[in-house]
Amino acid sequence: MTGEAVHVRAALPDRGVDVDLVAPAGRVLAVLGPNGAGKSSVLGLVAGLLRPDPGSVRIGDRVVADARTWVRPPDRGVALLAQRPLLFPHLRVVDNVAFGPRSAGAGQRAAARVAHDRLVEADALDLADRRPHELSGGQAQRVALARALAPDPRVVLLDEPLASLDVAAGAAMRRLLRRVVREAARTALLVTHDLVDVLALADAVVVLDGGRVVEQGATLDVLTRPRSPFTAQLAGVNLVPGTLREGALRASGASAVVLHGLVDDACRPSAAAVAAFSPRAVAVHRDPPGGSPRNAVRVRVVSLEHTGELVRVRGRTADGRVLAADITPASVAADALAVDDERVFAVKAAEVTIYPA
Ligand SMILES: Nc1ncnc2c1ncn2[C@@H]1O[C@H](COP(=O)(O)OP(=O)(O)OP(=O)(O)O)[C@@H](O)[C@H]1O
Repeated sequence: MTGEAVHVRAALPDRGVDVDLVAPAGRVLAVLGPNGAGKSSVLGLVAGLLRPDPGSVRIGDRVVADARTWVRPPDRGVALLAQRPLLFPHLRVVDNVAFGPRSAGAGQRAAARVAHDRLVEADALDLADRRPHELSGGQAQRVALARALAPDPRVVLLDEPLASLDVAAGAAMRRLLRRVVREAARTALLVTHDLVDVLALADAVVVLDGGRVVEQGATLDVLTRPRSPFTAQLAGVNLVPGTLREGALRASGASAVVLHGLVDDACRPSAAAVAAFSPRAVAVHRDPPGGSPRNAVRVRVVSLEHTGELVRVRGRTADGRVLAADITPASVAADALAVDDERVFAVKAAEVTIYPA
């Protein structure tokens, strides 16, 4: 079945959740955000585990929940793939997969045919006669995927489906999801904390924080121009919110931080804006550097962490903002850099992008 758009415009007052979001038809929407942001609650609203109060949930043209309507979970055409594969332990793999179509009224032969096709799709046909306890974590998750897809759902909910898998099984599962969800144009909502999942699987992202939508858009747009601290951290960039004045960003808060950079045409004077720059663009100095147009921000070093070939230096500004610089181990050693040292983070204006908040 081709996917259908999902609209969730709903509040859950006892959870502090109030969201308005759309999963586009036939696309994968990554649902991101810190712990407690409301990601599982959104899946629960779509699955029919939670009732909007008030609000509505629509799948395609059909309202499945609002003040007057309540479509029961099994009648919504929504499948859930959870972090841990939920399989019936006493049934063989093939019967686990055939269970959904059978419950929906399919005859034995028709259900067996669907189970066969879905197992082929999920690279799991060789596991058909096993019982769940005879499967590895990755195999069980492939079977759970086949089972989730067996009733030909209109919407697939993926709740951290790779979180409990090891690296190799996770990579195989990610490839499989890419093929059977993304390339097959099924509508899916994917909760994940992993940037690789977002990049590999998601066409669009919605970022939640404190039960509210703080960002929503195409994956590339949101990750290259993050507006919330959470997304900036996920995308690995420094983000400084503030106001555009005289062609530069004045940071919000008590600090006197002013950042010069490449200002997007869409920015309006005196309007809220953000400045973003990569930790790799930041140099660490004892004193403000002169010369080329550089931004200089005084910080106190709060941590040093080895990340791949570089050392990530985190520095806190006077008003408590934490910025990151990635520098070579040699520079750390040459400077005898240590936690609690006072330094200047310098970044060339050409490395800073300023765009509307
Ligand atoms: N069963 C529940 N009853 C009441 N409140 C809940 C329940 N589950 C979660 N909450 C609250 O609802 C809010 C949203 O939680 P939710 O589980 O949707 O967040 P999440 O983004 O999925 O978090 P995580 O990444 O930790 O799974 C939080 O304030 C949480 O404490």
